[in-house]
Amino acid sequence: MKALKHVNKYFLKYKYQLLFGIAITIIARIFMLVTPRFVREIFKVVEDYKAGTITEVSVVRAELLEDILYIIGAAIIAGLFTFLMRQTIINMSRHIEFDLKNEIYQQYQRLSLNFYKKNRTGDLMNRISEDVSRVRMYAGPAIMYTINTITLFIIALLYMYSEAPTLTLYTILPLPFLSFAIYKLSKEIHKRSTIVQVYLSKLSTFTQESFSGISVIKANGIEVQTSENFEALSQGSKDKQLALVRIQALFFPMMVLLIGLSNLIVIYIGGKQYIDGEIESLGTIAEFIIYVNMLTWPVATVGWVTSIIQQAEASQARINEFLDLEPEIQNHNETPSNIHGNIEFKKVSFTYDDTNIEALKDISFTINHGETLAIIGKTGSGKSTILDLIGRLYDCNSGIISIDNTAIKDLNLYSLRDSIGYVPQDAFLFSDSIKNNIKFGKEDATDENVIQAAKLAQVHGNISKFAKGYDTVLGERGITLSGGQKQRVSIARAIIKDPKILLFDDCLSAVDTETEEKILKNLYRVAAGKTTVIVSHRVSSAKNADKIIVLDDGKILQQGSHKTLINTEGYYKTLYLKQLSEKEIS
Ligand SMILES: Nc1ncnc2c1ncn2[C@@H]1O[C@H](COP(=O)(O)OP(=O)(O)OP(=O)(O)O)[C@@H](O)[C@H]1O
Repeated sequence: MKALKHVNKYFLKYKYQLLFGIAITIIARIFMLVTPRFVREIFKVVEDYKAGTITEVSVVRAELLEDILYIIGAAIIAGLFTFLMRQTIINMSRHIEFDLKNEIYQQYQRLSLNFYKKNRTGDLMNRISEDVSRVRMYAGPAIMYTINTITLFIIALLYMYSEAPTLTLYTILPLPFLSFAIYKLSKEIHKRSTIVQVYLSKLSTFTQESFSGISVIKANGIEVQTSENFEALSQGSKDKQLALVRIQALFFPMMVLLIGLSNLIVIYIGGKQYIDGEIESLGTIAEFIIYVNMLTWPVATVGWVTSIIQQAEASQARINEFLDLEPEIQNHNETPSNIHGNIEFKKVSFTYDDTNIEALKDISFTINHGETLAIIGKTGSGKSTILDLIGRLYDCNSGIISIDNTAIKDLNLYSLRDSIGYVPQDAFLFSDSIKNNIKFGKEDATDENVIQAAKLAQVHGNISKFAKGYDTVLGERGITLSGGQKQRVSIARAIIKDPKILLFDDCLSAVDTETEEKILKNLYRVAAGKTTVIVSHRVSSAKNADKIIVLDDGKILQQGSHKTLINTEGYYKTLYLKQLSEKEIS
């Protein structure tokens, strides 16, 4: 129960609902448990009439009617309060589920990029959905059934003991066995249903992948093989489902068996005691039989509740594992920072801790406010890493990165990120309208701003051709943009933010050189007064920059302007000549 302590703060938050729930549970059980007493009274009246203690039929009738009315009244009140009990406690558990999900989501948002690399998306989703659902089962049904069982048991035992102490002991004898058996069964059911879940998620992953990759499957003519693989997985899933059904089918017969056993004991022992005169009326046996039936289900739930609590404990432990994490990238400055955009790297080195790859080695350069820096280099040379470090997606291991002469670690993290317009290598667009995708970085942008940004990114022409224009929905249910269109929408998203620093990570790779030239021309116009870093494989994207650095294996190989670099023997000149000849050929 150590991990589940985390949920206590929510019980405290909803304490009034919880206390009210407990109170009405007790009231509901008191009313439910008085009904067997009236049944006994009914038996007694009939016995008295037969024995001649009561002679008038009308008296019998009146007594019977009174008892029946009491039974109906008590049942109605018990039903009403049981309804209220569920409403209160299950409602509370839904609120707790909502709060816990939000708490986890907010924590996910706080955590740094490294966290997402170390954990699989499926795992993150499971903890916020499956695990939270299990914890809800503890905060709702488990709590409700526990209160229910405890009150029911105490009140019933008091009623029963005051009536026939020995019979009471015999009656409750099989109940612990019932509880233990249900506990074992629930554990097995849970084990098997977890396996079923694993198979179901395997099946859905397989199906989803084969639909997403349908063009690859068709192009390679492997439909039959894919179907066979699906069938094999499906067969496995069916077998596991059947194993689950087999064990689930045992649940109710076992309950019926144990209830029957308890009833037999009551009838046998009660009957003997009645014959021996230890019990005054047959009504007591009837009363006890009803108690047994009323107690069996709550006692059975003890086993079930134990297994729910165990599962919730394991789930909450998994959730706490993430909740207890501190983001690697911390904001050390609460006051907003005013950023102009003079960037300096001083002997910066950086190693990715998961792969141990030293992506940057002793990098030094400066970019003044309003200047453009182009970074050129082979794939894997560390270009994107430089951009990630400017945006503090990672902190460098050694050296200093400063903006406006302040180490970026000492700047307000949110001001820093707010002053950056970043276009990633793989443009990611949400399943939303094109307009909202562009406005993503600036919620209050007007339609004119959106169109202006799209024009600068050379994508307005494409968007206007869509029937719904800027309201065209992207993603699975909407249209799919080409790679180049996606990149340009992503550029528009960065431009609309009007940031102090613009970072373009090889974001023109999927557009033809003619469009690239137009976009670059616009970018230089937009970038006036802003600090811009352009990462590219093409000399055409870099040639107009104020400074160019050539990276190789995390180190700066060459540095200078286009003019200097094409007149110096080295990587840049070779690349320039190569790309020049390619252009001439095309
Ligand atoms: N998230 C990461 N985790 C671990 N290693 C990484 C990560 N990202 C990049 N690397 C490694 O760091 C090195 C530099 O990568 P980086 O992405 O900065 O290169 P790049 O020059 O931008 O490459 P490309 O031109 O292909 O985009 C590579 O060896 C790469 O494998």
